[in-house]
Amino acid sequence: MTSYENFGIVGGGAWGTALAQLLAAEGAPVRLWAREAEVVAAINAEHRNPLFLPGAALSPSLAATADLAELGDRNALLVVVPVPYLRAVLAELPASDAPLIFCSKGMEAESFAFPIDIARAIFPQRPLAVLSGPTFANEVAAGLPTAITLAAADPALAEALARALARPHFRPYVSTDMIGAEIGGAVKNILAIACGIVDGAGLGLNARAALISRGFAEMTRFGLARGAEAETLAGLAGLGDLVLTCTSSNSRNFALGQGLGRGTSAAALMADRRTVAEGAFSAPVVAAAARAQGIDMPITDAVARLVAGETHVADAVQALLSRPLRPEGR
Ligand SMILES: NC(=O)c1ccc[n+]([C@@H]2O[C@H](COP(=O)([O-])OP(=O)(O)OC[C@H]3O[C@@H](n4cnc5c(N)ncnc54)[C@H](O)[C@@H]3O)[C@@H](O)[C@H]2O)c1
Ligand SMILES: O=P(O)(O)OC[C@H](O)CO
Repeated sequence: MTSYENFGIVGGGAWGTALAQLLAAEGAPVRLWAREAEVVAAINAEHRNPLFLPGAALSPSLAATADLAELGDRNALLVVVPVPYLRAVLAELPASDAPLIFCSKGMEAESFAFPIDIARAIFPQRPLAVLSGPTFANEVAAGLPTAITLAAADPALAEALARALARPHFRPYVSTDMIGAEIGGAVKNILAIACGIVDGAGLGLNARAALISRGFAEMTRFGLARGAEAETLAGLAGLGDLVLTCTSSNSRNFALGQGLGRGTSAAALMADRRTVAEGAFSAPVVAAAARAQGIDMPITDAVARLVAGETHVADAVQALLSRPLRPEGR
């Protein structure tokens, strides 16, 4: 069975850097591609990434490069590029048959594609996997205990990759349900914005619990309609990540929602930011995909409209509360 030791990381944001540090912490050589020259320079010279993961001390065995071609000799690649930019970066990857493990959480505009769909279109033969779960980058970089879903259609690949990525404090659970893992991550980002809005607007903890619960119902409806397994959605990549990001302002999506809830416009909150809140990109995409399939996702729809500046918090809440009463199971 193949063993994967020689990882490359595509993307030098907070999560790419944290995963690189996870693998390099004991001195293993790890190579990371970053788009920003200042990130490459700071990782190589100071063993830090002040732009995206300030405060984390990185291993000297982690080397950064600005040249994607330098990842051509890696025997597995963790791809950690926000979904809106993913297709363009994948098109520049050097030729290789190394597995691609997708760690981004979102859905592409217009194509309605998840990372795995984008990759299949570009690399029909390459082995693919998804890594997703409740994982704040700063905690993983600090070596705090974390569990995550690692999904690949081929169970042998999932197990080999899980063995290669596991550390005493980092525990991957294997699955064959890639679409379930992708949908969990994409939809929880949107629901984290909703919970941030509830917090910022001072609507209380009952409202937050209702949103988590009814949001999970939306995630499940959308997921099951697209072939996800209920077990995955109720696991780390779905409910687990939903609970994490709906209850902490350490989540960029939750923090964006808090700003909206306090009355700041989405445009002002998004202006000049270097970090991503993927839910802001994904909300209109998931809302449109759900509408096209006739799937009811009122919370997702409300977040999409709030992010687009098409409605106000009070009106969105009123609209949600005045929906017809219905059985809980629907
Ligand atoms: N931060 C976390 O704790 C965490 C955890 C799990 C998953 N994720 C997911 O990982 C993905 C990456 O998030 P992050 O937190 O590492 O990012 P980040 O917010 O820390 O950094 C932004 C990233 O976007 C990249 N970027 C910006 N413009 C770009 C462009 N035009 N082309 C290519 N890349 C561009 C930057 O280079 C940088 O890597 C997202 O999908 C996110 O949802 C994040
Ligand atoms: O900061 P957020 O909201 O992008 O969340 C980060 C991770 O997805 C948490 O699992």
